[in-house]
Amino acid sequence: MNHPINSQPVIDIQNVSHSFKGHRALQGISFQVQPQSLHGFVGPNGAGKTTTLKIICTLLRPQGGKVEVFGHDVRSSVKEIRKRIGFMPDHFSTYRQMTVFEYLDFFGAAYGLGLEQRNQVINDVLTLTDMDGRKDSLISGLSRGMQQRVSLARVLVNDPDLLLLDEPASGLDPRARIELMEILQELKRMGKTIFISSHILSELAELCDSVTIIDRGLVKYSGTMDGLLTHEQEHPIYKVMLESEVAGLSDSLLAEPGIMKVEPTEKLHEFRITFDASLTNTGILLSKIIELNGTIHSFQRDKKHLNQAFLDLTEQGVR
Ligand SMILES: Nc1ncnc2c1ncn2[C@@H]1O[C@H](COP(=O)(O)OP(=O)(O)OP(=O)(O)O)[C@@H](O)[C@H]1O
Repeated sequence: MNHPINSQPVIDIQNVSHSFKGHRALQGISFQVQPQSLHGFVGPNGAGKTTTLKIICTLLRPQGGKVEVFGHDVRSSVKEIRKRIGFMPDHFSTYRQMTVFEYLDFFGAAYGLGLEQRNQVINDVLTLTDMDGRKDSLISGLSRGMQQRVSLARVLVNDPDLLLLDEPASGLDPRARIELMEILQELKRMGKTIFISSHILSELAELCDSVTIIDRGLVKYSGTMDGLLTHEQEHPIYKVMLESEVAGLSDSLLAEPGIMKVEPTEKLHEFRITFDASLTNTGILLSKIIELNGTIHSFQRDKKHLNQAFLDLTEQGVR
C-alpha cells in the first residue's frame, strides 16, 4: 500500500469492547485504517460489524477502549468527526416518496449548504454516482442498485474524507455490484478513505487493499489483502508453469535442500512446489529448472483460496 510516511491512521481502534445486556458484542478489538485506503471489514452475521461502524461514526459510545477518527476521540469530538465522515447504513431509510433531487436537496440543506451550492453539489454527486438522468425519478420506483447509488450520493453531499459503508453490495445483482465497486474506486482515486463492511470476503477481494476480519467480537486478521492470502501457510507454496515437459524434474527438485513436495496441478506443465519454511530458497528452484533446460512460463506464490482463508479464520455456527 502507498501511504504517506508516518501518516496518522484515519481510524484507530484500541482494545474496544461493547456489550448489549450482558452479551459481549465486541471483546477488545484493535485495528487501524490508513488514509486513502479501501479497507474491507468482513465477518459472519453477528460478528460485530455494525456495532463497530456505529462506534466509529459516533452513533454509539464505546463502553471500553479508545477510538480515534482523524486523531479525534469519538467520545469527546462528535462534531469534528461528523463533519468529515459519511455513513451509509445497510438499509434505505424512509423518504421513498421523494424524488432523487428532493432527497439530496433535503440533506444538502441539513448540512447547511445554500441553494446555489446545493444545486452544484447535487449535480456533482449525481455525475459521480452515474445518476445524471435520474434527478426527477421517484426513489420508490428505482431498482435496488439505483437506490444504493442514491444512498451513496447522499453520503457524498457534505464531501466527507471518510466513507463508512455498511454492507453496500448486499442485495445487488452482479452488474450493479461491479458498477458500485467502480464508483468506490473512483472515490478512492479522489483521495477519500473508504471503510466497507461485508459478510462475503470474495466480494471485496478485488476492491480492497486492506482488510480486517472479525468474528464473535474478536479481530482475527488485520492487514493487507495479499497478506491474508499468504499468511498462516505453514509451508510456503509456489506455482511454476513451464513451456514444455522437463524430463526428471520432480526427482531433481526433490533432491534440493528445502523442497519438500512437487505436485502437478490440473494445468498442463504446471507444478505446485512446497518449501520447508526455514529453508525457502526460490533461487535454487529456478536455477535448477534452467539447468535442466526448462523454460519458465510463469512463477508465483500460491495463494490460498479466499473462501478457505475466511473459513480458516472464522468459526461455524449461528450467533
Ligand atoms: N441493540 C442491540 N441490542 C441487543 N443486542 C444487539 C444490539 N445490537 C447488536 N446486538 C448483538 O450484538 C452482536 C453483534 O451485532 P452486529 O449487528 O454488530 O453484527 P454484524 O456483524 O453487523 O451482523 P450482521 O452481518 O448480521 O449485520 C449480535 O449478536 C447482535 O445480536
